[in-house]
Amino acid sequence: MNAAVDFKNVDIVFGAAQKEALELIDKGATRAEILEKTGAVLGCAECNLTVNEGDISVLMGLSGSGKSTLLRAVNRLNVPARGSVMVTDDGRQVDVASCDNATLRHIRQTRVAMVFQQFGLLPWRTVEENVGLGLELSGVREAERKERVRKQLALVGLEQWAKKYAHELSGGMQQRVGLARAFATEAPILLMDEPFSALDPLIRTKLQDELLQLQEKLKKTIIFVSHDLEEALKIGSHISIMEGGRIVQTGAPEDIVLRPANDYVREFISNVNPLSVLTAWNVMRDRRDLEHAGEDGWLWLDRRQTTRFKIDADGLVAAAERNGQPAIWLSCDEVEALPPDAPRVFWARPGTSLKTVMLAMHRSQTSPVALFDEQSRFVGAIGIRDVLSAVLRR
Ligand SMILES: Nc1ncnc2c1ncn2[C@@H]1O[C@H](COP(=O)(O)OP(=O)(O)OP(=O)(O)O)[C@@H](O)[C@H]1O
Repeated sequence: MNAAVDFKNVDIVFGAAQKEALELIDKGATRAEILEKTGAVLGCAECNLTVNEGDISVLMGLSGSGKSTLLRAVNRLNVPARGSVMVTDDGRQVDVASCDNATLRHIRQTRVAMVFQQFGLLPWRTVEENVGLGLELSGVREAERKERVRKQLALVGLEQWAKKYAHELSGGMQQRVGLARAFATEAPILLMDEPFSALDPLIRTKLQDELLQLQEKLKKTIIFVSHDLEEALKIGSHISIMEGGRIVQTGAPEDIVLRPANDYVREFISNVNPLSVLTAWNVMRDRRDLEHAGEDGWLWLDRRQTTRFKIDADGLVAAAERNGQPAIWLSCDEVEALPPDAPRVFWARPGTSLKTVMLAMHRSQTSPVALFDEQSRFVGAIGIRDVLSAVLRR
């Protein structure tokens, strides 16, 4: 995987006493201590984060935790006091923190586009003129500009609104214009600073869905700031949790939910429904950890020893038993398919949602659920206790 943006030991300090503040950062001082001793405000400290191409990397944390400060270092709207922010530009790495102005201009015009919370549309320009603004500033000719603007407006479903002014559009539509404007630059890296937080919840959910759909097609690298963990878990391929200017944990959504690094993160996830992120893979017991049930490749799927599978040499299931009776095994997706009295054991794929697994357990009198890989080989099992541990986080 190639890194699109690589933050290396980034410190950002607001105020004159940079040197003193950096010395205090090295001693592990908090923002409050640095402010008290130097009068400088710690924006962010010791931030390390690699954002791979095609990732949606979410910076998450309470207000003032330093999310926007770090984000804005990618196009040097904030200048790091120390450290580097490497941005990949046609295969070569540029340190935005220290590059010359011509290189910075090139990066801003062709590599990195930004979408703001308050849309940032110019009221005296029409929708199409707003979308074309970045192109105009970088000297793209009118004919090409028009074509690119038309294409991007179509992508966000706003072709009919090209000649309207911002105030004639709803908040959600204005933010779509903001997205189209960023897309129109064709920059591969998008910085999004709480782009949906000014919108009401329904529109917000809709735009999150639209962004994910667009991302399927466009495969940008997105760094997204949010203070909403539900939003972060939904759209992030990785999430970095920030506290007091420092990144305290980076991980995939399920890592954050299953293995919070400290109490601050635990507090954040305490109100999150784990069913919205966890999959069968996250909660299963590996087949190597299952107990043998006699000879001939039989394995118990559950600790209570109600259900066992006979696994053949290729890793495929050859026979199944439930409570001593021969059973059939079928996919969780077919949970409605048979009358409830047939003895059966359900199986799931690694990416099957935990909710689907639970439904299958419920339908089969809490029988364990097996996990099969794409070649239908048996890889592990999920018992009721695994589900409870994950949901209760114990
Ligand atoms: N231009 C600036 N000058 C001085 N201090 C600043 C500046 N920008 C940010 N700060 C300070 O840096 C700290 C981090 O702010 P930042 O905006 O990055 O937080 P945030 O996590 O994005 O918060 P929010 O969700 O409220 O936007 C805050 O204490 C803020 O007051």
